[in-house]
Amino acid sequence: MSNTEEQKEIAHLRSLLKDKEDEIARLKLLIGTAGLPEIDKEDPSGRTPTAARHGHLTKDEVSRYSRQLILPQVGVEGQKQLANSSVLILGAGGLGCPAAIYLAAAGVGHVGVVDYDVVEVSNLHRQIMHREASVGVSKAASLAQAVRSLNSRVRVTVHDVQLDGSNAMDMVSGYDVALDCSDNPATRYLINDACVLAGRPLISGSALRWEGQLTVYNYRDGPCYRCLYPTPPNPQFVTNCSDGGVIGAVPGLIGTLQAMETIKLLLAEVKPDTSNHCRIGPSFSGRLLVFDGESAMFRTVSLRPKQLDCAVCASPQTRTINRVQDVDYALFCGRGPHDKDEGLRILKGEDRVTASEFRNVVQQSLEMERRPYLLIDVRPHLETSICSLPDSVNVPFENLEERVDELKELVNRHLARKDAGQSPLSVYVVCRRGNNSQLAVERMRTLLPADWPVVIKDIVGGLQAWAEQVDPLFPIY
Ligand SMILES: Nc1ncnc2c1ncn2[C@@H]1O[C@H](COP(=O)(O)OP(=O)(O)OP(=O)(O)O)[C@@H](O)[C@H]1O
Ligand SMILES: [Zn+2]
Repeated sequence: MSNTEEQKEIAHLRSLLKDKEDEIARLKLLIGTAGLPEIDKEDPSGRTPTAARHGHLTKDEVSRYSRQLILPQVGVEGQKQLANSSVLILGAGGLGCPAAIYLAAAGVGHVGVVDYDVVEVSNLHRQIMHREASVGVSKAASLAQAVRSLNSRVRVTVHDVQLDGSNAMDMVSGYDVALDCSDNPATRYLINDACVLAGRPLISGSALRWEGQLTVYNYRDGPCYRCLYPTPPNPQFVTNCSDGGVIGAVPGLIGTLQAMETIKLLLAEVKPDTSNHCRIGPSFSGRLLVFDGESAMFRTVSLRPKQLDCAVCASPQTRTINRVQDVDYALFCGRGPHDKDEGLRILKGEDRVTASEFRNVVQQSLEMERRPYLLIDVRPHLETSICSLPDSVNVPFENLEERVDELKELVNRHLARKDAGQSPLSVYVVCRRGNNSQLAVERMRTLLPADWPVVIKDIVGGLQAWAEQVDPLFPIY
């Protein structure tokens, strides 16, 4: 190495050393006048005698959290606050996965995960802490495992149960703050009421299709979920990811923001340090963040304030809900306490065939080499390109009225066919899970002339039942 090169190298090393000294000086300032605790190499816990006496952070903690520790809004007090905090995550799905993992990574001391369900293959595109090997395993246990493997310092409690009126108060009271990462109105009302009655803030997220929402309920004087929605939505208009679809990154983003709001909320509890003006707190109490991934637009909407006549957060003298155990949340919302309810039951038994019965119909027609029936698939056109039964004709449920002439023509053609068999003509209606097919049967009965020799039935459980009962190779989506 030439002399000039050597001098350049020395100058570079000096500047690196200076950077390190500056960083140490900054950390010392943050940690306080006591400075960085000396590390006692004999102490296997890594906690120094000084740290043990003064409750400072261990060497490992300083290293692990260093990148957030040097933020003025966090510092040692903030980090200790996170370590002393507990967070309940309701739902280990698309929102719960990123929320839990960022909170654990940030050093929240205790994370509770509630979910009654097991991991399914269709969860993996967005519920990113579950693995292929976890299919069939409890979602709460699978997420807990991911949290532990990221940060073994975090205490994780698995609640492999359905949150309901009998356990909600105990569960919520056991934590400082709750995150609603669930997906159905009954659970949203339940966790809201439990949080209000237990005096806990609730960080609420939702995601569907390309859109996500985030808000904070019951924080200080802010409104609760019931203040905004005193009556539940009509169950007919409630859609979940399974029916409506979702882009995985949307819950990824909203769940991450839920973690961020939680961290800010927890840091807000750190005693004000007069020398440090970096106060922090949640941004979305009384405000709603709406994200539209399709247009990449973020909007913030101001929400109505806390309502004096709210059924749950009004004063104890005026509120009508005093115990969650007394409320039938499923009944209140007009459907079951989770989104995996049994389907609609509109048609009578004689107006329906099971998937296995329909298989026999198909079988007979193959043996007879003629098809004495008509099969109408009422799913949206896009879904029929994923999978469909042979010989089905697609007339989407939404278009039945406007395509009535086409429908009549179709039925007429079948009635006129030589191979149509004995009158009346059997028309079978199929959809994805057997809900819209029932509605479609009712609608078609009014659309087709009453004197036509036609018997219209639907297939119970739709194509999902076909896949389960008849053809295991038929895709389920
Ligand atoms: N009352 C409840 N108690 C416990 N877990 C709940 C409750 N309500 C909803 N959940 C859970 O919340 C999670 C919501 O996540 P998400 O909507 O991403 O998943 P999913 O319901 O499995 O999705 P999909 O609709 O695609 O089947 C689910 O894992 C669900 O089991
Ligand atoms: Zn309220």
